[in-house]
Parts: sequence; structure tokens; C-alpha cells
Amino acid sequence: MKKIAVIGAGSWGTALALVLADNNHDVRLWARRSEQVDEINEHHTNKKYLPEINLPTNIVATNDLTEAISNTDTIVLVTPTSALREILKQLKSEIEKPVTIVHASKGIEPDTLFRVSEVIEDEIPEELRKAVVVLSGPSHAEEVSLRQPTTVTVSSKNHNVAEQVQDLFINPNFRVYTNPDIVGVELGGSLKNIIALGAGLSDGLGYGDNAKAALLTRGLAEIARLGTTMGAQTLTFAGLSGIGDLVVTCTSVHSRNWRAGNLLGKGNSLEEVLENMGMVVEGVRTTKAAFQLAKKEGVEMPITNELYDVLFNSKHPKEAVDSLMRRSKTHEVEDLSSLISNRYTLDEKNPE
Ligand SMILES: NC(=O)C1=CN([C@@H]2O[C@H](COP(=O)(O)OP(=O)(O)OC[C@H]3O[C@@H](n4cnc5c(N)ncnc54)[C@H](OP(=O)(O)O)[C@@H]3O)[C@@H](O)[C@H]2O)C=CC1
Ligand SMILES: O=C(CO)COP(=O)(O)O
Repeated sequence: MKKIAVIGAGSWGTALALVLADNNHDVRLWARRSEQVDEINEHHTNKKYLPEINLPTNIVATNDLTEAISNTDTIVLVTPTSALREILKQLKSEIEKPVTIVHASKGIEPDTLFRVSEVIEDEIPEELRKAVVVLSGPSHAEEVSLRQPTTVTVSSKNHNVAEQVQDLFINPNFRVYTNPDIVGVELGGSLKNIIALGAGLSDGLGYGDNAKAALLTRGLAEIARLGTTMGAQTLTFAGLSGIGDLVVTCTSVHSRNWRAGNLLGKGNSLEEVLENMGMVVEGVRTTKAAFQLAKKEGVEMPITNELYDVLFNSKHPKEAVDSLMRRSKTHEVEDLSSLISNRYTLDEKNPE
């Protein structure tokens, strides 16, 4: 049994705290609001984020970061990516010896274009870090907190530490794999939120399963195109943090990204949607970052570009779908296009 700090008491922070508590760890859950801390400690509930769940007594909440991380060598960060830098700046002055920093947030920082692990490395000096580990995969907090079967993957530049984190979280309801490709794992988990917004939007417009299947498949193609350009392994996108998370987010009513897209497709403005959601919709910020990344890397990302125009340039969602459908014709699989042109060359040499 270890003492583990979980920073962020929203849906996912609370669900991960539950997994750790089920594994008999002593969890300090940091929340920023004192009324939420009191609710968790006195009533053992977190009604705003997981209304159906009772929390065990080995989860103790605090709004004091010093108290949260005292006597622990493992900090699990689960805040929205927009809050991350600010929290890391506060943490930096509180960490006294090297710690393992696990994060479970999904996003890319606009302008710096850093993945979450890079933001952590940017803020926390090397001598205070044992390793940075990402935990990602198809895992809605609502289902994890009901102990429904869930699989995720953990990844780090330090594989031994990734295996230690696998041991902290794994249990018969929550199966944890490892994957050495941290770039692919972080990008898959972040970029799928863009496609989930698109899938919700398509459903909101009244389009059917064909359109959604097209978005998922062509979405995965552009995620993999950007990811491999940035050094990720193609196979990671066929795994839990790739297709796995893409499917769960694009097809579930639990997904805030899908729900936000759905409301946009039904004609609500982005401001109205975000105001009413009451929870983080990471895909909006990530669309901006991915749009910038695609430009920087010279990678074609048509779905991301259209979504960027819907979110930030008031393009009508239906026009965005029309633009995607009217793009100039192309091959489905880039790697095969050279095979096709070779075949034509051979055919021309040996006409039958
Ligand atoms: N929910 C899920 O199923 C999953 C979520 N994730 C990822 O986990 C991350 C967190 O998401 P999730 O828990 O769902 O988000 P929620 O919207 O459920 O909760 C957000 C939490 O962050 C806190 N918060 C918001 N802004 C700040 C801030 N500026 N400083 C400090 N705390 C802040 C909120 O506090 P307050 O209540 O006081 O506003 C709340 O505790 C995201 O990156 C998400 O993509 C990954 C996998 C699954
Ligand atoms: O990442 C998630 C599930 O794996 C949660 O997705 P949403 O943020 O869209 O709810």
C-alpha cells in the first residue's frame, strides 16, 4: 500500500482515485474548492461529477497542495490541460525529492504545441522527476467508477517506471497495458477528441452511420499521418490509445466532446455549448493546437481544418461536411499510392 496524490477531483481524477483506493492505496485527492473537499470527506460523494458513486474512506480530499503531495513519491495529474501549467508552477515549489509524475489528461497546448508530458518536463526540473508517465485509453469515468471492465495503456521514456505505474493501477476491472511509444499514446488520446467533436456534429446534423464511420476511419488516417510525422509508431494508432479511444469517444453519450459536437450540429453556438456543458471539452483547445501543428509539420488534416473553421471561423457545420465530401479525389492509403503508380508503369511496359 502506497500513499498517492491525485491532483484534480473532476470525473476522471475521482474515478482514478477510486481505482487506486480499490487497490488499497492511501489516496490524497486534491480539489480546488473547499466545499467539494468537505463533501468528499464528510459525505464520501462527489455529486457534481460522479453522482451515483460512494467513495471509500481511503480517499481523503484536501485543497492544500503541500498536504496532498507530502510523503508520496507518485503524483497523478488529472486536470484539464488548460489548468496544467498553473498547477505545475505551484507544485514545483512543493516537491522535495524526485517523484514519478503520472498524467491522464488528453490535449496539446496551443502555441507551444507541447504534449502534456512535454509541458510537465518544461515546468518541473529534471532533478525533481523520477519519470513522467501517461495513462490513456478508452475509459469513460462514469463506467470506470461503476467498476465496469476497462482497458488502458501506460507509457513513459522510462519503461521500468511505466511497469511500476501499471502495477499501481491494474486490477480485475481495470486492465493496464504498457506501450513504449509515448508520442503515439499521447497524440492518439488527444487528437481523437477532435474527431469526436466531428462525430457529434455529424449526428447533430442528422447524418447516419455511414457518415460517422467515414469520420472515424478518415479521422484515424489523419491522426496517424500527423503522429508518424512527429515520430509515433503507426501500430500505436491501432491500439487502445488510438482506435480504442477513438471508438469509445465517438460513439458514447458519456463523451463531452461528442455531446458538444452534437449540440453544435443542432445549431447551438460554441459559447452556449461550453457554458452548458459544465465539464471540460478538451477537443476545442486541441483543434486549435492540431491546426497549428499540421501547418508547422506540413501534414494534410482535412477534418481538423474543417472543424477549426466551424469552431473559430463560424463556418456552418453542413458546409464543412460538404467541403470534405467535395475534396479532390485521392487514394485511400498513402503508402499504397506508390504501389499503384508502379503497377501502372509495369502494365504500360507489359500491355496484355
Ligand atoms: N472524464 C473522463 O472520462 C476522462 C477524462 N480524461 C481527461 O482527464 C482530464 C480531466 O478531465 P475530467 O476530470 O473529465 O474533467 P471534469 O470537467 O470532469 O473536471 C475538471 C476538474 O478540474 C478542475 N479544474 C478546472 N479548472 C481548473 C483550474 N484552472 N485549476 C484547478 N482545477 C481546475 C475542476 O474543478 P471545479 O469543480 O472546481 O471546477 C474539476 O475538478 C481531461 O484532460 C480529460 O480529457 C481522460 C480520460 C477519461
Ligand atoms: O477520453 C475519454 C474517454 O476515453 C473521455 O472523453 P470526453 O472528454 O469526450 O468525455
